[in-house]
Amino acid sequence: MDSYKEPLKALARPYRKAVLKALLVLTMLGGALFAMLNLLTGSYPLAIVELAMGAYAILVYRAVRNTQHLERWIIAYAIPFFTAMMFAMTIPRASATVHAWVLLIPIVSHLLMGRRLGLAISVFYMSVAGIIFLLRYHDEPAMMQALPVANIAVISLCILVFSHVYEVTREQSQRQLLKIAQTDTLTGLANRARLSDIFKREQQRSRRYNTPMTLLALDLDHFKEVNDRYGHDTGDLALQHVARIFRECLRATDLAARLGGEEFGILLTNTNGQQGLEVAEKIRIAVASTPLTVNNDVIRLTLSGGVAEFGPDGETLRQLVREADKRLYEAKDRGRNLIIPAETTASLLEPLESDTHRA
Ligand SMILES: Nc1nc2c(ncn2[C@@H]2O[C@H](COP(=O)(O)OP(=O)(O)OP(=O)(O)O)[C@@H](O)[C@H]2O)c(=O)[nH]1
Repeated sequence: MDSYKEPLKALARPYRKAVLKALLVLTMLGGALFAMLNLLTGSYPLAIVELAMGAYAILVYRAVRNTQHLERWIIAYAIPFFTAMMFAMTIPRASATVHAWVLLIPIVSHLLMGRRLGLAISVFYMSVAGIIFLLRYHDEPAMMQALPVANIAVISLCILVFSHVYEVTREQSQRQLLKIAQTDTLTGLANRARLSDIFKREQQRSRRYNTPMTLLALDLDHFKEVNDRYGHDTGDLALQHVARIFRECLRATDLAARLGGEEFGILLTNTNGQQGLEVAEKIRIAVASTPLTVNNDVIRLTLSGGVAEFGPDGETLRQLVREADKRLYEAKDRGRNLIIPAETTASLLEPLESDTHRA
């Protein structure tokens, strides 16, 4: 589970909103100015389009202040904005300098829509602008001289490439920073922040498709003794050792996180309480049967855990962690090296077994 798509989107939102707001204010001011100039020169269709874009900018400005759908509003504004630009270029009375606005397209598109959509929208509208330019000026030798045309084309291409490279590297460095911020440095597992992000996404999926999901809370037993007896560095190695075991026991769609100290949370998607118990048991047995060897010392580790099931045990991460923790503490009370299942599973198991699972 290494997708950072949603958190990256969330991180980009404030600056995209700021860029959109700046563009909207400039459209209001520019729209009023150009509409006045075009009214004075008798370019009524263009003046009407500019006034309409100005009015639409006011409406969008009000809408985006508290919107949950910024990306939709960006598209809803950018497409008419660029289309109005193309329309201005087709008007015979419009000055040739109106084509200079094309240079704005790659910058605005990339800042507002990111590298993929930004590039696609830029290439589309810049190509349309190029075709309009050729159709309009192909029989005007003064406009068709090789050098000025090459100048315009190369400048446009440079701005497109710079905007794209900037956006690609910005996204890469943001992804890297996000990864650092959401990874536990000692074990390389996810941290609480990452678990919380992934949980939000999976919570929606589980609700929409009615699929099960399970959270395991696992905690090493008597870990203080490991630290006291072998030293803190060896304690660290032990944490890395169990993190490796988690990775070996889990599927790519599961997420193991270090919640702090020697406690871990594991999110199992598409997994019900019964299956969650089986995974927890697999981990418990693997940890108990794979001792860590450090400088000829063979260190035997065990862990205890609790299982909580999305739905019966709650629908938020906080509720699931609380329920799984309760069962984890029960496992500690009952002697450790033990997993306490979710209640739904426990009631199913009762007729079969008199006690919870222990090797
Ligand atoms: N080496 C190392 N130790 C840590 C780290 N974080 C927490 N600990 C230690 O983990 C130990 C946790 O001790 P306790 O909370 O008493 O738990 P325990 O000894 O495992 O006992 P039970 O959980 O009841 O089985 C403490 O000694 C902490 O110092 C870490 O990052 N590295």
